[in-house]
Amino acid sequence: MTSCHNAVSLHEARKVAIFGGTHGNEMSGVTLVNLWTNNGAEIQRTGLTTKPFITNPRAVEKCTRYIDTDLNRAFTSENLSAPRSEDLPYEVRRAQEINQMFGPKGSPEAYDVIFDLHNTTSNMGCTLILESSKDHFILQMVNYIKRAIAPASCSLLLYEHPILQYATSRSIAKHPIGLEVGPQPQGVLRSNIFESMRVIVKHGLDFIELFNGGMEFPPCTVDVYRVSESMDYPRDTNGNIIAMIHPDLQDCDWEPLNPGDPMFQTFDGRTIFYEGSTVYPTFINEAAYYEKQQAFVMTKRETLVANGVKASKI
Ligand SMILES: CC(=O)N[C@@H](CC(=O)O)C(=O)O
Ligand SMILES: [Zn+2]
Repeated sequence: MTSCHNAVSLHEARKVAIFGGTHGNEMSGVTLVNLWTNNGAEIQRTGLTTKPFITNPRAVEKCTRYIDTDLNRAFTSENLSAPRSEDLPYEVRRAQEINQMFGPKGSPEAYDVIFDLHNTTSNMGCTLILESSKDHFILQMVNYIKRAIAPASCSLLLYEHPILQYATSRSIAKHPIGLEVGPQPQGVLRSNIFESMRVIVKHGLDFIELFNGGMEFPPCTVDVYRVSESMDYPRDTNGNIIAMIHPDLQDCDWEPLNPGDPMFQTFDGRTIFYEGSTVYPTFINEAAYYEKQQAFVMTKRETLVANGVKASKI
């Protein structure tokens, strides 16, 4: 990486993958990847190869999130370096295979960009998930996408946290990016959600094409929601859930939750109020997170500065 005028020179992004079915019951990504596998014209761009790929075919076949363990938590260095064995959980073996094909994670041979397509049951709208506040290529890409889809909007979720961050499928790429679009029930396709996801991927690919073609992207700022904490459901002493998301909070992803605001409603009708400083909850009442003891994720707003970028020709 060398600095020149206003823009940092970065390597061209020639190897691109689009992952669907990392969770087998999130139907927009599964359907788009299958569509693009049959006919890739829509995702072809000059100067790059884009590979659509179903990451968890057994989970897709069963229309379930996973078979043995969550694939989107499986790309840890421990798992990826474990001796190959039939005794390992299916998703750990699959993570090793995917790492061979699109990584190895952290190596120069790794894919440049991986778009990982997800759906949520939460009312998050279009969300782009970033893994690093220092990935200026991705910051520029999300800035480009936001401008391209206006007046439609899309939120930026920065999942950069020492404890809460997890080892995603896309994390094997040099520049990982998650797309999370909702609300859509598990196992269901909704045309509006499908179309928004499709449009975002297309703009993401356009950005890479322009970047590789030599366009310089000037410095900019991007407003993100940074993950700060996870909130569990209220439970009894046996660990059973005793309350639901309060109706005033349900579907209010990205809206401020202030001290004293209603947060949960117990089965006997009591309201539990939020205490603490203002946060912006998201993934509110996500179906897949009951098993993770997570009622919603708390975020804080932050403005990031993105360096100008351009492709280096060497
Ligand atoms: C609902 C869902 O699956 N969300 C994704 C978010 C991500 O891709 O980071 C996950 O928990 O893996
Ligand atoms: Zn998912």
